Formats: sequence, C-alpha cells, structure tokens
Amino acid sequence: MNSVTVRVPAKVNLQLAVGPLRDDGYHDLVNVFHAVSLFDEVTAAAETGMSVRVEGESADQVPEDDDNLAIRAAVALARHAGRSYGVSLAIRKAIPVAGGMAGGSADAAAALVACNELWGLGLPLEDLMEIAADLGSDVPFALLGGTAVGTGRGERLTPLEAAGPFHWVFALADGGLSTAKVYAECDRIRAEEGLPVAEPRAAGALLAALRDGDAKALGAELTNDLQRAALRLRPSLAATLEAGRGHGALGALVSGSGPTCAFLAASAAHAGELAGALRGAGVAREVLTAHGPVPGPAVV
Ligand SMILES: C[C@](O)(CO)[C@H](O)COP(=O)(O)OP(=O)(O)OC[C@H]1O[C@@H](n2ccc(N)nc2=O)[C@H](O)[C@@H]1O
Ligand SMILES: Nc1ncnc2c1ncn2[C@@H]1O[C@H](COP(=O)(O)OP(=O)(O)OP(=O)(O)O)[C@@H](O)[C@H]1O
Repeated sequence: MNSVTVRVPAKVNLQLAVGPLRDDGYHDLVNVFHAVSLFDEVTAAAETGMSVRVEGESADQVPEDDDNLAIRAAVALARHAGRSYGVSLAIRKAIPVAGGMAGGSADAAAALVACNELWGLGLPLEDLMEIAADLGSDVPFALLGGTAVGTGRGERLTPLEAAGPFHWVFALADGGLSTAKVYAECDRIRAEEGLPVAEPRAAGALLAALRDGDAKALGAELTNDLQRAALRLRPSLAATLEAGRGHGALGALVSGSGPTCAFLAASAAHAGELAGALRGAGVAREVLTAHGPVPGPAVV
C-alpha cells in the first residue's frame, strides 16, 4: 500500500464542566463531546523520513514541522511499534484552526489511523487510544467520534446514546484562542470571585435530551464553563451569541475554548436560515452548517 487517506470530523462540546485546577496543571472535566460533519482529511504516503504539508482553511497558521500534532502522532505510533518508520502526511484542513473544535486533535487521530494502516501494524483501537491520550486531552475522542462523555482530563470516554441528527450552525471568528490561556482565564475569574469550585457532574437533562433526539430540550441544556473566560478574552463573541439567539437558535454557546460559536437549530432548513441571518448580521468571519453526531475517523 502506497498511501491511505482518512477523513476525520470536528467536535463541539455540549457540556463542558470544569473542576478545580489539579496539581499537574490540568482540570478534571465532565466533557460531553459531539462529532459534527466538518471534516479534515489526512493522507499518509510511504516515505523514508517524516514530513507534513498543510493546505486549506487557515493552513498558514498550522506548523509544518515536528510541532504539528499529526507528525507527533506518527512519531508516537512508530515508537510504540518499536520501528523507525517514515511517512509523508498531507493535511487538507476545513476545521477552523485554534477554533475550539479540536482540529489539531482530529488530525492527530487521523494520522494514527492512517499510519496504523499504511505500516500494516493492525493495532487495536485501545492501543491507539493510549497513544492518543498522551498527545492531548481531546485526541481520544477524535479517534472515537459520535457522542461521548469524557472525564479526567477528558480522555476517559464513555460513548453516549444520541438519537439525532442535530443541526448546527458554526460562526467562525478571526484568529484563534489558546486553549491554555482560556483555562488560565477561567481560573483567574474563579479566584477573583473566591467561591468554591464544584466537582463537575454530567447534567441528567442533557443526557436525556440526547437520548430522545429532543433538540429543543438539548438547546436549553448546553453549557460551557470556559465561556465566560473566552468572552473576557474575546468580548466581541457576546454579540455573535446574541445574534444567534435573536434569530431563533435553540441554544447558543462558545465551542470548547473558542472562539468558534455554536448554535443549535430545529431542522436543516432552520440551520440554513440561521446561517443566512448570521452572515447578514456581520458577526462572524465565516458561517458554516453541519450535523451531528457523525462517526469518527474513516479511511476513504
Ligand atoms: C477545551 C477542550 O477542547 C474541550 O474539549 C479541551 O479540554 C482541550 O483539549 P486539548 O486541546 O487536547 O488540550 P491539551 O493539549 O491536553 O492541553 C492544553 C492545555 O489546556 C489546559 N487543559 C486542558 C485539558 C484539561 N482537562 N484541563 C486543562 O487545564 C492545560 O493548561 C493544558 O496545558
Ligand atoms: N494539525 C494541526 N492542525 C491544527 N493546528 C495544529 C496542528 N498541529 C499543531 N497545531 C497547533 O495547535 C494549536 C491549536 O490548534 P487546534 O486547531 O487544535 O485548536 P483548537 O481547535 O482550539 O483545540 P481544542 O478544541 O482541542 O482546544 C494551533 O495554534 C496550531 O498552530
């Protein structure tokens, strides 16, 4: 086999409950992940060394060296296999970069699946999951897809029953937000308030809405503990969220660490209308529609 192409979806967080800061610099979470139909594509081709090329959405903001998460994934997989494999990776990006939709994590997951195939390793998902958790908190979910709740750093996953499809609108912002800075801002806000930080818990009503495919109930239950921090770092997002609510979104929130804003619509037609209204309001760099849940990485 000379090359393998894998298509991998973005995520939105339906509930992101953030516990107190841990000694290792991470936070315990209850993180309800939901994979949506915005896809990056990663092609792995046989080569002696390791290299990566990136094209598409904001490709100029993605490193084309050993810092690229997809290359780090390939290196980690080769090390796990105990061999000095090479690969040339070509990434076609559609997921916004540093947008809170786990684009880098998706590329890392796709690289694990593609190289496992290209190198004929035949490693089971559970081995790839272990490598994924070392690469980043969002990478295990990017291997799984669908809808799942993550605990610990977000890397310990339990798949959830979700009826769907749910119809989404995403408002992309100019420039990204650093995940670490958003978590740090969340800690700063909490320190200023001086209130005790509760252990995160899954919202029963949200899980029920997912199981029932009830978009209206789901819209009312969407929460993100990082949202206030993202809004402090990017105040213009308040107007974006307000515009979506004003145009009838069932729910509106910042996706993960932002700055992408996510809006839940009642149907595919409603999502189209909402997207048109948000474009007209001029509150986003670009507006996209998508549905979820969708399966995880797939060889195409
Ligand atoms: C915001 C989310 O995207 C929601 O799914 C994730 O929690 C972030 O996942 P990620 O981008 O894979 O993050 P990582 O690469 O693991 O960590 C980046 C930084 O985010 C912060 N971080 C991340 C995950 C977590 N549970 N607690 C944290 O405090 C830490 O400062 C860490 O140094
Ligand atoms: N393959 C990659 N694709 C995108 N960004 C990458 C990649 N490799 C490294 N990066 C770097 O990682 C940073 C975070 O990018 P990413 O798109 O994963 O952010 P994000 O969607 O906010 O992440 P998350 O939702 O997991 O917090 C960017 O600054 C980018 O330069």
